[in-house]
Parts: sequence; structure tokens; C-alpha cells
Amino acid sequence: MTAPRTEKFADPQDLALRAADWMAGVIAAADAPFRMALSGGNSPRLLYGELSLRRIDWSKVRFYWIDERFVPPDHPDSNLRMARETLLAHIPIQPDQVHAMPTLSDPETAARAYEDDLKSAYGATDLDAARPLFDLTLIGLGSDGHICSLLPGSPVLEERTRWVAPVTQGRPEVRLTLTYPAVESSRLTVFLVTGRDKAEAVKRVRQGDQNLPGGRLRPQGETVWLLDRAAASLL
Ligand SMILES: O=C1O[C@H](COP(=O)(O)O)[C@@H](O)[C@H](O)[C@H]1O
Repeated sequence: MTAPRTEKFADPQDLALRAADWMAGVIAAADAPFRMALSGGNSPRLLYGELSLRRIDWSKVRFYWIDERFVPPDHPDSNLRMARETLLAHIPIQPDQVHAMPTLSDPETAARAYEDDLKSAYGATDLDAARPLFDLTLIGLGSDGHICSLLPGSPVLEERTRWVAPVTQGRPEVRLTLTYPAVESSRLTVFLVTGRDKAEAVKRVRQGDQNLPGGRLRPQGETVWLLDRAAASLL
């Protein structure tokens, strides 16, 4: 774990433009396959749109998700749908490059299936700190301090064995989430946070506040915080 780097931008559009340029360079410099875990919610929409416009060798990228709402893939709340509409539908990729969290069986079966998919890609059933699961993990932050669907007060915060788990409390819908061991296993962890409503959570997570799910994250590789001026306003 290295000291996090922080980049501040004037506004979400400026952040998205410059983050897309930087991420395109990261992908270009990396070996294939490049396993990239995507966040959902609203924050990464602009970035995904910008990435879709960059000249990137997408054939080397494998897309995964850090969490998903347990809804059909065409549902308005689906993180897969958001990524499809903003990025995946606009770039030259094959279906087998997209490793979406399954949501068509029951949550427990789906979580096991996704964990199997990750283990198959990783080539082992135990995580090795010297060999991260993901090359890049993109993480958003809720104003309540949640990351992925590691929600405040949820039993999943204590999960240290499974890589993927259902989350049945804390939101109206069931969700699937990477657990801490899986999400921490990344060569590069990128927090993307915008908006004044996130400023307090950013400050507390950066202080390592253990009461917030984000404050408990211990990424194994390099960590970069991409913040707009509003989200960074309390730092
Ligand atoms: O519930 C979620 O929240 C976080 C943050 O979402 P945002 O809309 O505030 O950007 C997100 O990273 C996660 O993937 C999503 O499912």
C-alpha cells in the first residue's frame, strides 16, 4: 500500500476529460489482459462517455463490476445498463470481454457464480497480495461513506472469505458486491468523487474513519483520488 495521490479538478466535466486521457495512457502501458472493475451510480457517467471517445486498444480490456443492483440488465437502476449506454455500446469489444454480475437467478447463486468467474480469470482460489486480481478498480463514494455496495452497518463489512456477496439490507433492492478482500486486490485503485454532498465523506474516508465503509478500505496497490473542487472542499 502506497500513500494515496490526490488530483483536484475544476468540475466534473474537467475531471472526466483529464481522467479519461490519463486512464487511456494507463491501459496503453499495461499488458493484456487488463482487468478493469467498473463502479456504478452516477459519478462515472461522464468519464465513461469520455473513455468511449479515446483511442484505446479495447481488445486487451476485460470489464468487471464492483457492485450491482439485483435487477434485470435493462432496468434503469442497473449498473451494467449505465456502463453499456455510456461506454460499452460505443467501443469495439466482444461479448466475452464483459463480465457483468449476473442478476437473473437468485442473489446467492449469482454471487457464487461471479466469484467463480473471478477465480477463473485470476487462475487461483486464493488471493496473493503480490498478484492483484484487478489492474484498475474504479470506486465511487456515497455521501454515507459507502463504497461498492459495502453499506454502513451491513454484515458484509465483516466478510473476509468470500470475494462476492449478496447485500440484503440497507437499500430497497438486493445488491451484489465485491467484498473487501476482492476490491482491495487491485494494482491501481481510483476513487472518483464529485459534488459538495460528498465532501464530508471524502474528508472522513481520507482520515481512515472506521465508521465509514470507505474508511476501512486498504487497497494493496497504488491509490489515486480524482475529486472535483466541491468534493475536495473540506480537505
Ligand atoms: O450505490 C452505489 O453507490 C456508489 C456511489 O454512487 P454515486 O451515484 O453516488 O456516484 C457507486 O460507486 C456504486 O457502484 C453504486 O452501486
